[in-house]
Amino acid sequence: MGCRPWLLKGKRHLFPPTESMVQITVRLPDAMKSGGLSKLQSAVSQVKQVNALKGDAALEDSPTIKVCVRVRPFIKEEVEGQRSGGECKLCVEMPTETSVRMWNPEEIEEDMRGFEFDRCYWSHSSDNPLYATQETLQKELGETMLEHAMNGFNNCIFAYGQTGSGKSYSVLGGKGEERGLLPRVVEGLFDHFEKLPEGATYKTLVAFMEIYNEQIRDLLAPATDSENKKLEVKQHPVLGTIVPGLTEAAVASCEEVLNLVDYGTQMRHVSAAAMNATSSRSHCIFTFKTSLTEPDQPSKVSQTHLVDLAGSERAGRTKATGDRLKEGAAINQSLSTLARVISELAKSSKTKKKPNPPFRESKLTYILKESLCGNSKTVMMAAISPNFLDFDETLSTLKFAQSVKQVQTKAVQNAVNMSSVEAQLRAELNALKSQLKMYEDGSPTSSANVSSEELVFLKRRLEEQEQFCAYYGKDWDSLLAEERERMDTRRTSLHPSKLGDRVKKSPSDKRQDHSSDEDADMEEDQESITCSLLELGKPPDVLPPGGRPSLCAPIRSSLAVVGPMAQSLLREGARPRAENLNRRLLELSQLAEETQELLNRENGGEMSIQVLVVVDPLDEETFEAGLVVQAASSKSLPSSWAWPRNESSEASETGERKVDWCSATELKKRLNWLKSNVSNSTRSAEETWLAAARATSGYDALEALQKDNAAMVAKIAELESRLREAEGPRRAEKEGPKLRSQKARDAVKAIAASFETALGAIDSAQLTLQKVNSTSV
Ligand SMILES: Nc1ncnc2c1ncn2[C@@H]1O[C@H](COP(=O)(O)OP(=O)(O)OP(=O)(O)O)[C@@H](O)[C@H]1O
Repeated sequence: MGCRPWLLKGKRHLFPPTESMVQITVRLPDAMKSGGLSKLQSAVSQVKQVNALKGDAALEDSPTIKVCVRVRPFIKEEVEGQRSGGECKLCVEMPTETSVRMWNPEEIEEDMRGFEFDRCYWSHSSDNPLYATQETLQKELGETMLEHAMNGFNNCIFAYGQTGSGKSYSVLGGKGEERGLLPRVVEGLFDHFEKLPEGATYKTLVAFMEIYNEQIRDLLAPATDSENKKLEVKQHPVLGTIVPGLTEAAVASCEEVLNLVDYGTQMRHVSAAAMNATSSRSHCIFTFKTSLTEPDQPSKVSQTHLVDLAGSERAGRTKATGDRLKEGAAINQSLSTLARVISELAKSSKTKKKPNPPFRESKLTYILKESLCGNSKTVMMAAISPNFLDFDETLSTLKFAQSVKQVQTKAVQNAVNMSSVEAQLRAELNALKSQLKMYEDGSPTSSANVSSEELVFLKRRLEEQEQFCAYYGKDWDSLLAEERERMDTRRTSLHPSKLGDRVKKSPSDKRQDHSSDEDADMEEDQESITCSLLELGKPPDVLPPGGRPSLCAPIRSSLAVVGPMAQSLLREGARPRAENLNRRLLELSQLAEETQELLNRENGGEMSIQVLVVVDPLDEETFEAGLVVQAASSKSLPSSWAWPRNESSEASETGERKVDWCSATELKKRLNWLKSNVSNSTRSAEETWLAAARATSGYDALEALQKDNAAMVAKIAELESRLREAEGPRRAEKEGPKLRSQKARDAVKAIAASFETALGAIDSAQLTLQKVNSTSV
């Protein structure tokens, strides 16, 4: 829980002033008389510390937010056409490491626009000598951030840019060499710790949160808790900006942090399926706090935020409706608050007037307040697309980045005496207690009209403060031990298939692995916990077409098909299948979401697609075969997921439960068709869905083939009868099959040509049909 108190806003009062070198004159005899040789030594050491810190501070570079720009390569979606209709034209270049130029290849007179930034990373093509890899970013940005953190400076890096521009790639990245700044910085942090001089100690806490629809979600809370926790940003008199209740995990190794990062990232994906959030729809903030104590020195403490912001594209382009529109509005609101905050700060740095930025208008800016204008060394990473179709977004990202360049921060070294922080927290607690007592006693000195809301508020503050004090009072080892226990709870609260490869067993797990029976029981227990979180619905009372007794669950309410019946799947042999199924379910739910969004784009949410899952636990072969999609024109789909009786049932006639079933493969085909056809459609969502079904099931092709065939048959019949007419009298006259008249010969040729055309048409129709049937995504 809570916030470790060493994350202070660089409070100078916690440390001697650094304005001038400190000199202490001690008259030796007096000092000796009071037995104070050690006092003298400690005073000298303090002077050294202060002077050393002053030296560090003097070395500090420019106080503005550093702005970097990174351009990514063309991506598969662009090259293959899903994102840009197959059009890829470069519209940016980086002639130097600090400049970027862009032009619009569509304009007749290409107008070159130039910008200067602190650093421009060319990651578009590796043949350029300025090519920047993930390693380049780590060396330049990551290492600098680590140096700052080790010296007690707060850091922040936030990645800004339109959806798909490469923010997450830069911050989180992929696997191996593609891993991004976050994992590399964490690795570097523990490398630094290993090199600390003897006697030095370090402590690290990490937090991971996302802001989705203006709600803060704790990504490190066990999966079961995270939805219920309502987190708020608050200003604390001692601790600065805090999010009470946010998990701050005590960690002692790089592996532990990376496990938490994996867990948090998985939580983000889980939420993606459950709440329609995808990575681009939420802001994600990873924070680590370090405290470094060398013998006889105050602790150097720091806080580092790595922020992957939600995509900044305009609503018009996304054509979002329904939930997506709401998400978009929340993103836009927080990003536009960010823009207003930046603009206000930039203005004030020019005019030197006191700024009044609207930090509190969004959770994002409130949390990042200190990073944007206070005690922090901050870097903005503007991610841009190289493609001309994104020209407008890129231009607006670069313009925004330019305004950020003017914003100043005031980073100071955080060197604190931990016991004095603890004392301050206690003092704050006591002040709150006596205030509450006064209110409750109705003391005449207290305000006579304290409202009940104020009392509730005060009690809550008191409670939080007590938690801070208790947390702070704990020794480091017990915090670490608690955290390891919590990791176990996390592991069991999330289905195994959601845990990344990196989420390895904790040392305590490894120990368990070596013992036998008892541990097997424990493993069994863990699995049943997993199962109990993933409840299944009732088996359907009517079987699916051609189906067997099955399990069936709506994917939206539960991401996995396991439950009392499916527990057997989780044992030994079937377990990989269960995991595989879960992975497929997640994919499927994303497909369903995307399809629903496309269908409803012009129809205000009239169509709802739900995924029901059918699994036959008794038959391994059909285990993965029964994924079905339910599409309904009414939002009032049955909340119980009883199998629909049949399509012409009375419910369907009343229009309340019009359902259409299709397999996962069919859904993929329909989605593909919708992607290229839906925007031209003036049909209702239901008609569009049916059109997609016809087009992708081969129905249209078959119908066309049948029509062609019928036309050919008619044509052939007509020609045959004309031939018979022309040939009849001559045959009779001359005997033999030879056709003498020109007319007859022409007629026969025409028939032969018609047959060829007919056969060609049949071949091509058959090919089309085959193609349609074999299309898979
Ligand atoms: N420097 C790069 N090198 C190679 N691939 C990249 C690079 N930057 C981005 N990509 C690829 O571009 C795609 C989009 O990147 P990414 O997901 O990071 O975008 P994003 O801005 O975070 O999008 P969103 O806002 O939707 O989360 C991904 O496939 C990613 O792997």
